Amino acid sequence: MTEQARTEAAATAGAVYYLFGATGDLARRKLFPALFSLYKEGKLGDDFAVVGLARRPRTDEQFRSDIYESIGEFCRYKATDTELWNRFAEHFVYMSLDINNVEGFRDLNRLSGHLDDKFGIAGNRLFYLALAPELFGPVSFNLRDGGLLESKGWHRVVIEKPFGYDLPSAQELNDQITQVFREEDIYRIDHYLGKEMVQNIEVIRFANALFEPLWNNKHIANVQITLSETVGVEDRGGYYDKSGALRDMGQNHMLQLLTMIAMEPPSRLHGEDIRDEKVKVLRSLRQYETDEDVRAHVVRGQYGSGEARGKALPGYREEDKVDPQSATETYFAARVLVDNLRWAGVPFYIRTGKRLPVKTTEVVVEFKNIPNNVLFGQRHDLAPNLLVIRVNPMEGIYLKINAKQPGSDTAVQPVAMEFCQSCQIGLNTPEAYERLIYDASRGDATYFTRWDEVSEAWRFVDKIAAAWKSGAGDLQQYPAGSWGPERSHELLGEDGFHWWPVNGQDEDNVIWITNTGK
Ligand SMILES: NC(=O)C1=CN([C@@H]2O[C@H](COP(=O)(O)OP(=O)(O)OC[C@H]3O[C@@H](n4cnc5c(N)ncnc54)[C@H](OP(=O)(O)O)[C@@H]3O)[C@@H](O)[C@H]2O)C=CC1
Ligand SMILES: O=C1O[C@H](COP(=O)(O)O)[C@@H](O)[C@H](O)[C@H]1O
Repeated sequence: MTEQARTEAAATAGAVYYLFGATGDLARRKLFPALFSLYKEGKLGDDFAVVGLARRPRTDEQFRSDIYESIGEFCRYKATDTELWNRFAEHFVYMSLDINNVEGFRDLNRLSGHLDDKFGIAGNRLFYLALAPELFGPVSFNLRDGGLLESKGWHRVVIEKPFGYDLPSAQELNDQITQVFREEDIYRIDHYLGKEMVQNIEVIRFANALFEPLWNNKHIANVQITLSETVGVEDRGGYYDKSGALRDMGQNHMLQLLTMIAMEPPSRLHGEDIRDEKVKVLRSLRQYETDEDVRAHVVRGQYGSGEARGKALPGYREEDKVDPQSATETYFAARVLVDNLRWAGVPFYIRTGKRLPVKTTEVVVEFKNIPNNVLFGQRHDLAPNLLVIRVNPMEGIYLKINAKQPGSDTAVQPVAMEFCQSCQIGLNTPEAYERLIYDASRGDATYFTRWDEVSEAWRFVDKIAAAWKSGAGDLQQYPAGSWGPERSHELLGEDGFHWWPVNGQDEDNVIWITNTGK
């Protein structure tokens, strides 16, 4: 273990981690691999235990074997070092438990005491709820009634999304959870906030004299946020058909990204100060109150059959567990307006969809052209400057500027200066879940969403959902493998803009100065 890791492990006071939903998909694909990576990097120390909890029977050995397989399939590190794996695995035990049965929680409490003694844990408890939302309330009550909150030490709960279906259901959920846990002990996950480049937005904005003074409506023409996915609904049709893109991605990841771009500088880089600034952005969002507003500013679509990379793809209504008449949107785009002094007049265009041509998360900040440019006038080869933040799958930023075309007297040449972070350090950056579990274990809630943020986001989204329900805004079909409904292009066209190509594609005339070797 390195000296730095040792110091970090000390800050992470050891705890018992209770993994509710331990036989589920999220645990297998994200949580076990995250715990292994943290352990391998020395960030968990050795004073911890993990109890896997679900109804299905499993022996400790079977549970550890599930974890081993999950690491083999999904972890950025492999468990090839047998000695390391054995040391890691001995921290894991499994207990079959039905969340609705308080007796099981009393047994769990007794087991916890043994684990404290065995691993030298001082009564700290981290409850991770990888469960369907309707179980969040019952599990909280039974944790309390089963005595699990009586140990000395801290008690934190990490809650998966979705946090409700709309504001009233989220409020009800929150009322239940806060009967048991204090707000400062509730860690609501939005895994986009754990992504390396999302956390980098603060640094790019506030640590660069080049950007900080320009970050306002005097210099920025518009901001574009794209979260595109190539996958369809896969095996989550049952959940997704009730949710749709607006609730699944819009209420949380997209609005959170927007707040990171739009917030005022916090007075300190402390969690509460940052969250205070983020919630002010959400409060400043122009609310789309009427059907006309929604029609004018929001687009919804659903994929029909299509083709990608030579493969025929089914339409959404043909997917497993999806209603063949479904009116659920798999795509949405919106013009979002932030009504404050900094952003008045600057549209934020956001779009997300399933079965789009590429998987990417990208933020494009388009700067205004220099007004009344006496030297260059209104030349069509003067492209606006762009700052592009690439969140995933590649991580990095690039800045597009204009320069003289080499060898020409008059021609102007766009040049993209790129820092590809993932090329520099390899694709082995920590996964979002690693960071977030680590932060929760250290008591740092900066990159988790506070209740006021969640409720404000629902307030904005609910109005759009209500208008759609009453029939406002056509549900436009788009072929799988395309960039979504035509109307999403018109949305920007109405303001004199267009979506910039993602991943720097289709820009043959640009000179790239990059560490990718492009
Ligand atoms: N999977 C993903 O990629 C993502 C998931 N999420 C969220 O994470 C949560 C979990 O998702 P996911 O893992 O996919 O869901 P799964 O359906 O795969 O797993 C659900 C888990 O809950 C357990 N469970 C269900 N009922 C009970 C009960 N009464 N008592 C005890 N355990 C119970 C199941 O175990 P058993 O049947 O053995 O009891 C299983 O382990 C959800 O809120 C989801 O929205 C969020 C983002 C991404
Ligand atoms: O929360 C969710 O996010 C995933 C996309 O996450 P990413 O990290 O792979 O970009 C999305 O597929 C899923 O529908 C949604 O629930």
